[in-house]
Amino acid sequence: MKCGTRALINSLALHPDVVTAEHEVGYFVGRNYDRGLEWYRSQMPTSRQNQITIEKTPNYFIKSAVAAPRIHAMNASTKIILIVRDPVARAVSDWLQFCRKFNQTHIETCRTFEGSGILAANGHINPKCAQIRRSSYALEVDKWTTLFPLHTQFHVVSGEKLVLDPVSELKKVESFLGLRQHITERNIAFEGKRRFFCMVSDDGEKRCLKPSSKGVKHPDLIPHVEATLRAYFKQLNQRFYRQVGQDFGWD
Ligand SMILES: Nc1ncnc2c1ncn2[C@@H]1O[C@H](COP(=O)(O)OS(=O)(=O)O)[C@@H](OP(=O)(O)O)[C@H]1O
Repeated sequence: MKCGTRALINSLALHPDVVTAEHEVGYFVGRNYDRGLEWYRSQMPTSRQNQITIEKTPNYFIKSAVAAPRIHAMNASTKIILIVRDPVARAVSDWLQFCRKFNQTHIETCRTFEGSGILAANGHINPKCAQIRRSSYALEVDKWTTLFPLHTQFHVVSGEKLVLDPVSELKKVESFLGLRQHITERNIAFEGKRRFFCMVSDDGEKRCLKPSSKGVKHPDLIPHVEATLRAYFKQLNQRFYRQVGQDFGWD
């Protein structure tokens, strides 16, 4: 969640051999699971035989203990893509979304994480807080890779690289999915001052993500809050790099 999932799935949808579900289906972790596989199938777009169907539900990752075995039981050859980002930036993004949702737009409240539950009264990080748990990638990833082997069925995308060099990151995903290479620079447009790319379909239609919710400017964190967060995630990050065999350089 908040690592670029929408940009990633919308970019992959530019590939002619990919179809994507419009919304976050949430089937494997929600009440709809009881409605069975036919319900899940009914949420998917129509696809041709040579097309891959992709859905994104960020919640699956944080609910791995339930989601991973259920997905595996549905189809053990499913391919899983995880997109990650500096956990501190991710937590801030997550908290800003929460602030927006509940109209707590007062920037100082967001900046200090006041009311977020991220910092306990003693100034320490609260590991149970949703924004922290969702950034603790190391605690979840093994639940996936034991069922979906790394490299062949589990691929990790760098959210930072997707923003800076989308085509290279997308080409890696194409290879992982066994797709012919199709997405090129012509499918990506960097817009004016915005740091984020827009997607351009093969017939030239441009689509950018809504700047009010994707790619919003983050407030500068209060230095001691940022230092506390960085210190907290350091070990988890190192462990995650070892688990997936990739150093994301967040520390
Ligand atoms: N092309 C493009 N346009 C806009 N935004 C982009 C893009 N690529 C990546 N990002 C980053 O995506 C972040 C939002 O992540 P998600 O789409 O995963 O959010 S969500 O979980 O679906 O709510 C969003 O986070 P914030 O910067 O915190 O708003 C962006 O950093």
